[in-house]
Amino acid sequence: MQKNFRNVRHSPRARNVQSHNGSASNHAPTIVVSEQQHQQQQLGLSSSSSSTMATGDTGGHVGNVAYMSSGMLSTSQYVVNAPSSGHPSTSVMMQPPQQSGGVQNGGGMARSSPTEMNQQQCMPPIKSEDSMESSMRNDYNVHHHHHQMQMQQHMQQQQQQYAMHMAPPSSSYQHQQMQQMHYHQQQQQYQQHQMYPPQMQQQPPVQQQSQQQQQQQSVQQQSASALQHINESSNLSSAGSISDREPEHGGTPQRPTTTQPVTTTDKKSARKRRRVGPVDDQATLKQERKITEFMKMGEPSSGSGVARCLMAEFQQNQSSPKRHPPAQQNGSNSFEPPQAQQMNQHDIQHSYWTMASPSLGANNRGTPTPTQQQQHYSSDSNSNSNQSPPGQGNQAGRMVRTIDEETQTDSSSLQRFQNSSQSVEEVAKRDKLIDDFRRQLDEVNTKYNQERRKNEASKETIKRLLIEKNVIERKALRDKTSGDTPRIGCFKTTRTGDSFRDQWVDGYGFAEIEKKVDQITAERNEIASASALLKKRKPLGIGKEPKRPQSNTVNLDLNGGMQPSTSNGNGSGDDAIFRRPEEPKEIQYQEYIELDEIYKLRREHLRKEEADIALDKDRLEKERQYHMRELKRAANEAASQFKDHQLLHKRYLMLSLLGKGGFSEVWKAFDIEENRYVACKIHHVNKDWKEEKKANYVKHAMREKDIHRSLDHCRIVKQYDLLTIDNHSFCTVLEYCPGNDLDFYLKQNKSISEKEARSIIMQVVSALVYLNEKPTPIIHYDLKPANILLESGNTSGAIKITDFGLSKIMEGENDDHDVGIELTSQFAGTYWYLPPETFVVPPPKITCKVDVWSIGVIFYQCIYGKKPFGNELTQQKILEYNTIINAREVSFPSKPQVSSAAQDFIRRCLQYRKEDRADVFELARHELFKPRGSIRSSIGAGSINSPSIPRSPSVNREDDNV
Ligand SMILES: Nc1ncnc2c1ncn2[C@@H]1O[C@H](COP(=O)(O)OP(=O)(O)OP(=O)(O)O)[C@@H](O)[C@H]1O
Repeated sequence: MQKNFRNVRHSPRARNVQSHNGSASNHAPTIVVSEQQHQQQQLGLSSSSSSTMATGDTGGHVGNVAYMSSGMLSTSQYVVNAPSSGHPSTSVMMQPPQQSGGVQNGGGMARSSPTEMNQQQCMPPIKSEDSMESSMRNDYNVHHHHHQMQMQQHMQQQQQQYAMHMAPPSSSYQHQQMQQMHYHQQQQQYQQHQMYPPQMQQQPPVQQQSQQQQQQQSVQQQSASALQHINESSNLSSAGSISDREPEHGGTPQRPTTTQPVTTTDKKSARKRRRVGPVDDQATLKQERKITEFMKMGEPSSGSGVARCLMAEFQQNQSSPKRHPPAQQNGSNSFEPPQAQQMNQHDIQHSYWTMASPSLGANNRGTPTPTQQQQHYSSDSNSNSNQSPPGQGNQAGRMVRTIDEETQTDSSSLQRFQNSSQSVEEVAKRDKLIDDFRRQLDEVNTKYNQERRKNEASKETIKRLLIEKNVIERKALRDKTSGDTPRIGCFKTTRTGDSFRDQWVDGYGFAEIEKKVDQITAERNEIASASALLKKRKPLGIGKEPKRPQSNTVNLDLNGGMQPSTSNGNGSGDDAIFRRPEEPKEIQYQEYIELDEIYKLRREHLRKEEADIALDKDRLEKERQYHMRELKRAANEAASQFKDHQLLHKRYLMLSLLGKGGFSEVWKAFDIEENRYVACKIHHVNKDWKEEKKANYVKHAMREKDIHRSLDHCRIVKQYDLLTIDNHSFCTVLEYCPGNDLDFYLKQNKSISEKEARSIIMQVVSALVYLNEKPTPIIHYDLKPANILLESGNTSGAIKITDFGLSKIMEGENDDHDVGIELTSQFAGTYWYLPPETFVVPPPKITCKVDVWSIGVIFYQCIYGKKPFGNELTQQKILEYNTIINAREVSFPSKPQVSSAAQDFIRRCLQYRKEDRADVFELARHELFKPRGSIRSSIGAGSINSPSIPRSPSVNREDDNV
């Protein structure tokens, strides 16, 4: 039996108690529970034994040890009742080490009847160890025999009911075992498939089976050992625990402390028990905690208390935030994911209180508060720890009722358990889905990062290559410019008064051409003289009678040269002083013919040379245009702050300066996000400007930006973006047009054919129609060749209009577009292209017909190579002379020949009064834009006007004979 005294779990009050063969120190009463008993309790069948009141032989101090099986033996506490001897008897409530599978209805059996309890309470003091022992043995034997009988009966009932598959009021033990097994299976499934790392999930099935088999075996063993244990439990009489204190109030047990520190012995025993198996071990630890709670609830031990504890335990496990693999579960109740914890927290609470309520007294049927539970328990424990709680008069009837209630509770618990199981599965499924999605997301993120890195690398490469290319291009341009400068010319800074001016000096190319021209001129003159002399010496036989050579006649020399005659042939008078030259020799007819042919051929040759020189000169002048522009551009580029390939807003790589306007510079740039060339127009606000001027400039820039951004037409340069660069500059990102503007094109070509000009004007009209068709029409107000960009290099093809810096929106003004809007910024713009009304002070309202006038001027300039009004004047002079205000009529030069449709178009545009002027819609319908065949026929028929458009009487008709 000695080995049976090792594992003792006791209350703190009994933790110093060690029993050795029933003898212990007088002052250290020992509470002994046999290991077999303990194991049986762990197996859930110790209820009968634990119901036994063990009487310990403590060497003079005897404590009655009993399980205060509050209706269920396995959940009861050990109670050491010391008799009221000289030493105060101590009632120590010990937690049984095993929770699982207590024979639930055995609790009722375990409960001492009132008689027995009274007997125990009234047990007289024992004077000697022997007498005390014998007395206790007798008492125990009587008591134990009674319990043994009850337990046997109960076990038989259980087995019968279990065999008959009856609903489990009395088989709740097996039912609980099944629940517990199921619960553990759930745990294992959950842990293996959902929660644990792969190595844990790969737990060999053998291990799982063995665990299940262990549980099944434990159930079988518990059933089998129940009877055996009942017989053996009588041995506990000598192994009873002895309290170290006398009871303070007779036989009333002390209320147990809720938290009981575990001694080293306890830890060791716990460790040993863990070796038995995780299920038992966990159950033990869970039992300790849950039973404490259960006892705190004051729940009289009932048969299903364990079931409740299990369910509560299970639910609490579900609600436990941590999940441990089986190997780590020792001492841990945590199995379920946090979701389950939240989900079941309410259930736990609810079931906790709900389950507690049926076993309360009849007067306490409602859901008790913890205080009520506490009070309930306190009153019980205060009355008599070994007795059933008050109101437990009819133990058997109470048992039956309790079993029924517990059965119902168990059914609902089972239902809840099943629901919880389903919830666990659902949560597991969702967890798996979430894991899948997370994995997919990780893959996508990884790919995205890879692509982004590639993209960044590509951008860097493009940037590097563009810069390299641009550096090469710049160098080539520089080389070309510097190589061309001597031939073409350059700007030289000259001082005129107080100021310095850049003055252009032509290069040697122009001098060579001039020299050639001079040579040709001289030769032409020579030929003309010789030719005239030859005619004088024309032989008589040719055409008419040859005259005798007279004085002052021209002689032909052998080279066909002419020499003036100085003598009249008679040598008299003054002839003596001035010798008369020799009479020109009379040339032969054949000779004359030859010389005449030579002179004609030489003249023809000179004409060709002249034409070539004119071409060379023209070419050189074009080169000079480019060269001058490039010199200016290069100088501006070198002076710009963006010359070093800045990357604006990490996106626009500044490559080369396109040109510089009044207050802006336009850069060719590359958009590395969109992989396209763009034109970045950078607006600078001069720091030295007055605030008013700055504000005005910014206002216009913003207006341009706002208007331009709203436009989307194939004949209008698109605005992509607007950037702020610093406090004094911002940038509009525009569609890039690789060609020159029309102004440069006209400077180079002087004039273009009507056909070419007509194509350009048709596109401009198309853009204007778009601007006028908007709900709030837009006046460009600054239409001029410089703001018409050619899409392709040096030939006019597709064009786009740009620069909406002065544009105006026709909004307000009662939406009457014919009346027009106020002109807010008079005298802004380019005067050659503005209509008369814009110069009137105060200005009248303006309409979209401002742009119509501009179109007429541009068309005229394209065809005739000059502006119709104030061509040779500066803007200042135009204002001074009121040139435009007086531009009432337009006159057409005789050359080049222009179609009457083109002239009529120009006339319709240049009507002095805006009311008489065509609008853009009329222009769009004009005969000029009809197919070429109809124009030719209209020219042939002399019909220059479309039927709908009356011919303006104010036009100058002098050149109408085109
Ligand atoms: N979108 C573009 N694509 C290509 N070149 C452009 C573009 N916009 C302007 N340019 C060129 O940039 C140069 C300067 O343009 P900007 O509009 O500043 O000139 P401007 O009209 O003469 O000046 P201002 O705006 O003061 O009237 C011009 O030579 C023009 O051809």
